[in-house]
Amino acid sequence: MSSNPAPGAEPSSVTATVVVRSVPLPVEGGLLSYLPADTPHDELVSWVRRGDGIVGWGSALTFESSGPERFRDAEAWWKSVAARAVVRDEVAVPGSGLVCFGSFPFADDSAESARLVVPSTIVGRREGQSWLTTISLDPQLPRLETPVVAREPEPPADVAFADGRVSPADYAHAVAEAVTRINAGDLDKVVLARDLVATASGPIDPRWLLQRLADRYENTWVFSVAGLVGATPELLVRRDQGLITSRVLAGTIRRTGDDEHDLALAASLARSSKDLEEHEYAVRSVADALAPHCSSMNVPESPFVLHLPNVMHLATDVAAVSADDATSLTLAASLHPSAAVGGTPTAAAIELIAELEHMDRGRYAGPVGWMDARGDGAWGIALRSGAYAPGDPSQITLYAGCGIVAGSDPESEVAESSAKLIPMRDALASD
Ligand SMILES: C=C(O[C@@H]1C=C(C(=O)O)C=C[C@H]1O)C(=O)O
Repeated sequence: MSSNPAPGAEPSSVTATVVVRSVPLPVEGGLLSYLPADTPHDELVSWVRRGDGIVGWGSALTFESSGPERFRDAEAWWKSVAARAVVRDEVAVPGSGLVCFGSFPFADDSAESARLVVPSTIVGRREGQSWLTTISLDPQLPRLETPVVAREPEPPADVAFADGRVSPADYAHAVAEAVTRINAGDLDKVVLARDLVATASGPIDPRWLLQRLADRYENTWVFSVAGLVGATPELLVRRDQGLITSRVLAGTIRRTGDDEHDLALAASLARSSKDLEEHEYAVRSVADALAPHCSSMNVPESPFVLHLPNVMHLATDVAAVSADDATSLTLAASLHPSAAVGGTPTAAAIELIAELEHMDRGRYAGPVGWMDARGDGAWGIALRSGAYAPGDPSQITLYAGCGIVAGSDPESEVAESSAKLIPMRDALASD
């Protein structure tokens, strides 16, 4: 276990007092258009869906933790920051006031750290109400500098794609081996992933990626935290004033671009016993993990089909009433890794991922999102995403994975993983 202030962070940051001020702000245009140009790529944060959400920049405080206790350490740090904060919040909605953004590695033994960031400026919007939050370590209430719409981002130049640590052929082999293990009765489901490296001839502006993802994938949460950027359709958990919700996805079919054919495919997905079985594992893992924290829970009996431009998923929205003071991060930690990104049973799946995947997933497939001082917040699963190479804004590694069950076919899973790479591949394009 380790738990350190981020390199470059004030050593005193664990005990620092932050001064926070939120005021109403008329926001014109999209939240993402306020992200300033020329800010280091890993200092822009975002959690945006259909125009609502929060974006931020600068860093008032940061925190890193790693190992099996990464969630607990992050939570303890955040509670100590929140307990000392001086907050003047004239807006008082979820997302105003003191907020941190976070992103956590998938695996307990990842070489990467969990990252919590408290930006120095946040612009937010929720159901027609918009605001500005300023956060500083200065004991004076921060001066309010009205943010302005920034210069438009330039597209990335000359992007080339290369196999990552797991090539499509390696991936097909790993899937075949996983099916053998499942048929031998070792486990029911395992999610295997592969990677693809995108390199441009100059820095890739995350604002370009975020804007394109938001324009095209309205059914997703468009995120950016410490150099991890993506548009996830899967909400691990949201806690919002006592209400807990989760959107579980598992079971996927590629879209063809022909609407009529896609509708027929959607109907076949909703009847596919392989996909329904895979989905059921994922829903059960979420419902079981949330149950101890909830007084009542609604789990629909059958999934709906979520339409995205590249794929369609079987989806279930779980809703529950919170019965204790577990924060959204505690809930996210208890749900991670759900069967949507790990497998069933969890321990056997995690072991098989380590054996067959041969890569550190980093923060791909880990929780990503935000939390306020009361513990309300939203955490997605970092899918349909890419991670900037440390210290190199011209390179991003993209990831995609698929749930493997007894009926899985290696070539179809390679194709499905390619379809899941499309949002980030397209976001990196210049046209
Ligand atoms: C693992 C990913 O997606 C997950 C796997 C799915 C599946 O196998 O059907 C569907 C949605 C996600 O829960 C990914 O996009 O990388």
